Amino acid sequence: MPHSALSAHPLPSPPSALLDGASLFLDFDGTLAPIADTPDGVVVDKDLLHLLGQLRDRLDGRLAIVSGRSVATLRELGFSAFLLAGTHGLEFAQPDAPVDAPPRPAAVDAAEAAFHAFADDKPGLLVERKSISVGLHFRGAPQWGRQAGDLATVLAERHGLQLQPGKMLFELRPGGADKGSAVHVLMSRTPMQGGKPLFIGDDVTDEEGFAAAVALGGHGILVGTPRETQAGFSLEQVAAVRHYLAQGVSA
Ligand SMILES: O=P(O)(O)OC[C@H]1O[C@H](O[C@H]2O[C@H](CO)[C@@H](O)[C@H](O)[C@H]2O)[C@H](O)[C@@H](O)[C@@H]1O
Repeated sequence: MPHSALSAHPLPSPPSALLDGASLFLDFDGTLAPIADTPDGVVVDKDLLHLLGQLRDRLDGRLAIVSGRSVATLRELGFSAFLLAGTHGLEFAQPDAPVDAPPRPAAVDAAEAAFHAFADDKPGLLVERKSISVGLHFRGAPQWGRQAGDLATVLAERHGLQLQPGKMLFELRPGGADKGSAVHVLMSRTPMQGGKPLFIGDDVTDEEGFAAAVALGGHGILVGTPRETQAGFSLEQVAAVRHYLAQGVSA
């Protein structure tokens, strides 16, 4: 069975047996929902929530959403009843419980102001204000991508923030955590403790999650086209993820 080798080659499909006894970590954008033109363009349908609820119950609660989105946004999207790790591992929340998160640093507000100064006269660019971070999206104006990256790099250095690249996106956030540390934290607590970690994600920010799952004896599943990855398995797209997860419910 493939393990932790860094691979850029096509990977095998994951056997449904990986879901048996798993502690399941699920990325959101690009994994559970297809990428949309804007952050607000993503809708979570009832079928997805139903599927995840069934799977969580079957796994005795061992299912967590681990996203770059804030916990507040994940809840607005409909995930209030789930264990959540938001902002790339900086925030945690048990279902319907208060959020455990660091305060929003003034440096993020300064970076946000600089993003606006750059973006506001450039149609298609979008500044996403998040609970403790800020994103500059260039999906609607890819011609500005390089300059957006240069600006984000300068601001990260100037304000002591972590630059988090994403899909047509540069985010600035406090450092000190990532999706890998989130996996380690959650695996040391109920309800995730005791299962075999399985991390499913599509983005570069999910690589730390794959690596942590593998380090703890589990597996990673990359969603999308092959790239250099810590994952040992892949699924083609969101629909394939849902089909795979449904096998875990009906098994
Ligand atoms: O860790 P994730 O759950 O994958 O979240 C990563 C970022 O996802 C969102 O941005 C991405 O999805 C948008 C909607 O499909 C898309 O328009 C954008 O181009 C993508 O980068 C979200 O807006 C960010 O806050 C998340 O950090």
